[in-house]
Amino acid sequence: MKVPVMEVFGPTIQGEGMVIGQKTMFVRTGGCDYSCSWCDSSFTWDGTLRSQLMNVNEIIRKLEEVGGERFSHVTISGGNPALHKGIGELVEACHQKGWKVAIETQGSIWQNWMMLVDDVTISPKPPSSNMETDFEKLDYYIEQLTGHNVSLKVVVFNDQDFTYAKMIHKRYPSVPFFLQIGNNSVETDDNETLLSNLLNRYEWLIEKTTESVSMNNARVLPQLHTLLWGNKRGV
Ligand SMILES: C[S@@+](CC[C@H](N)C(=O)[O-])C[C@H]1O[C@@H](n2cnc3c(N)ncnc32)[C@H](O)[C@@H]1O
Ligand SMILES: Nc1nc2[nH]cc(C(=O)O)c2c(=O)[nH]1
Ligand code: SF4
Ligand SMILES: [Mg+2]
Repeated sequence: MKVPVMEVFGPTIQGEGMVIGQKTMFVRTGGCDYSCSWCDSSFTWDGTLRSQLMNVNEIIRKLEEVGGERFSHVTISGGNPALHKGIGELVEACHQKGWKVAIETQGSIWQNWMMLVDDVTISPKPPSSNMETDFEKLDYYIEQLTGHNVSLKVVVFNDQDFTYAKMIHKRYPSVPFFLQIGNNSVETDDNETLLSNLLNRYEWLIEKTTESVSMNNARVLPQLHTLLWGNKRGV
């Protein structure tokens, strides 16, 4: 089964969430059922770039061509990789190679292959994205993945987003919970200004978290790759 692939890159480090710092390859799929106002990967769904339809063998070959033998972990992101049935075969093929697999999704579309994934990051979207969370779908996701290595990661831009994040954490108290600072300048190539803005926002989010009793068990992270390399693609 073919999958639309936008880019294959790495090895780099996972810059976000539950396995931050992990050396990994990335496979970025095309297409998303959302259109978040601040999406840092909007080229996956806004029609500006084309994806390439690839079968699993072609994706595995591409991973080996780009990453050589310098990796044992693959992160599948997008767009929403959960749009694609064929990812199941890809996860199995990675496992046959001895590689671990992580997935990044917003939790809006369920696929049974999700159960095979080693690290599942679900990132429901706060009000600033202009997207609406379907809690029936999200409840189902969390229920299915109970006992698996799953985490929740909410991107926060403002106070309203923080309130949303509290609500998510409260609804699923047993799921490891990450707060991530939002990057509101996804177009800029002025890395110095971006870095100082992001660090200020990180400090703001840390303060919000330390002041909040309901966030006693949360972890607060920046996008490490954005601090290091700004809005550069393929890192
Ligand atoms: C590009 S998305 C792709 C996977 C999936 N569609 C999702 O949203 O979870 C990967 C991660 O980047 C986060 N992200 C997207 N734009 C961002 C921004 N401007 N600032 C911070 N995080 C962002 C998303 O919330 C998600 O956790
Ligand atoms: N280094 C690095 N870490 C990431 N974590 C999540 C990413 C994504 O775009 O899904 C991403 C990415 O694009 N690069
Ligand atoms: S769900 Fe993810 S890929 Fe889709 S628009 Fe939102 S941040 Fe971008
Ligand atoms: Mg990204």
